[in-house]
Amino acid sequence: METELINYDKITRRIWQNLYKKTLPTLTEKELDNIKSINDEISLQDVNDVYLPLVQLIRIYMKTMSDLSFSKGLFLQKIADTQPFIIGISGSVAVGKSTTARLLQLLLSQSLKTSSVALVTTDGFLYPNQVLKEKNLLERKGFPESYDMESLINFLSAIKSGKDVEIPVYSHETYDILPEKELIKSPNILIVEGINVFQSTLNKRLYINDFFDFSIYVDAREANIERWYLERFKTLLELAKQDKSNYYHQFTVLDYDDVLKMARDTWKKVNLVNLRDFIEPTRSRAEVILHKDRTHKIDKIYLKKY
Ligand SMILES: Nc1ncnc2c1ncn2[C@@H]1O[C@H](COP(=O)(O)OP(=O)(O)OP(=O)(O)O)[C@@H](O)[C@H]1O
Ligand SMILES: CC(C)(CO)[C@@H](O)C(=O)NCCC(=O)O
Repeated sequence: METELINYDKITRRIWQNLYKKTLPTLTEKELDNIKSINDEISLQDVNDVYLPLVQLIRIYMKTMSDLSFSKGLFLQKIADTQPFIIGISGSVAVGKSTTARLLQLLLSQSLKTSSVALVTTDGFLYPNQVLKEKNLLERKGFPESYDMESLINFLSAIKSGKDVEIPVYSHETYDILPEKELIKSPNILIVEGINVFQSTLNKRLYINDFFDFSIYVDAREANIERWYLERFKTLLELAKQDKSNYYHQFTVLDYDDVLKMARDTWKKVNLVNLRDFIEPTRSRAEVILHKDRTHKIDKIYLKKY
C-alpha cells in the first residue's frame, strides 16, 4: 500500500483531528442514531475527529470548483450555470460506504444550510436479476459487467446539467431491482456511493470519475471486511425470520452452520474476488482514503497531494 500511494499525504487520526477549527456544529446522539445501519457503532468522537475536518476539506473543494467555473465563464465570456457538486464514495462490499455516505449527507446539509444534499447508491444501476440470469451473470452481481454503466453515466450527466432524474432502486431485502423508481430532484450536492464508482464503462470510453468533484475510498483489511460482511449477513438473517417476502427468509429455515458456510463462500468467491480484481485497483483514484481499524474506527487518512 505504501509504495502505491506515493502521491498521498498519510495523516494519522491524531494529526487530522487538529487540522481544522472547531466551528462546525456537531450532531446529537439522536441524529447519529437515525443514520446508522444495522450493527453500527459509529461514535460522536468519530464525527468530531474525522468527519468534521472532512466536511471542512470538502467545503474548500466546493469553493475552488465554484471559483474555477466562474473564471471559465469569464474566459468564455458567458455566465456559467452553477453545477451540482458531486462526491463519489467507493470501497469493498460491506466496508461501510453507506454509513459514511449517510453521515456526510447529514453533516453537509447541516453545515451548508441552504444546500440540498442528495444521496444515491449505484446498486440501483445493477441489471435486474432476470437480465443477470439471461446474461448468465447471477454469480457476478457487483462485477463491472453486472451494472448498466451507460445509464449511470447518463444519470450523472443529467444531474450535472441541473435536471431532475428518476432512477431505479435496488433492495437488499428482495435482492433485486424494485418495480418503482426514485425521483432525484436537482440537488446542490450529490453523493454517489457504490463499489463501482471509480470504474469505467466496459469499452473504457467514459470514466465515472470525470463527474466527481471530490472522491473518497473507504479502506480496511480484507479479514476485517469479511467479518463485517458475515456479521451483517447474520443480522439480515435475524431480521428476515418473520418476513417471508425477504430474500434471506429462505436461509432461516436451513441448518445455521450450512448457511454460514454458504455466506463465507459467497464472500470468498464473489465479493473478495471483486474487491481484489476490480475495486481495490481503483483506490488511488480517490482524493481521500479513509482507513478503518478492526472496530470500524478510522485510524489513518490519506489525502492526495497531486
Ligand atoms: N462505523 C461503523 N461502525 C460499526 N459498524 C459499521 C460502521 N460502518 C458500517 N458498519 C457495519 O458494517 C456493515 C457494512 O456496512 P454498510 O452496509 O454501510 O456497507 P456498504 O459498504 O454500504 O456495503 P454494500 O456495498 O454491500 O452496500 C454493516 O453491518 C454496518 O452496520
Ligand atoms: C449489491 C452488491 C453488489 C453491492 O452493494 C452486494 O451487496 C451484493 O449483493 N453482492 C453479491 C454477492 C452477495 O450476495 O453478497
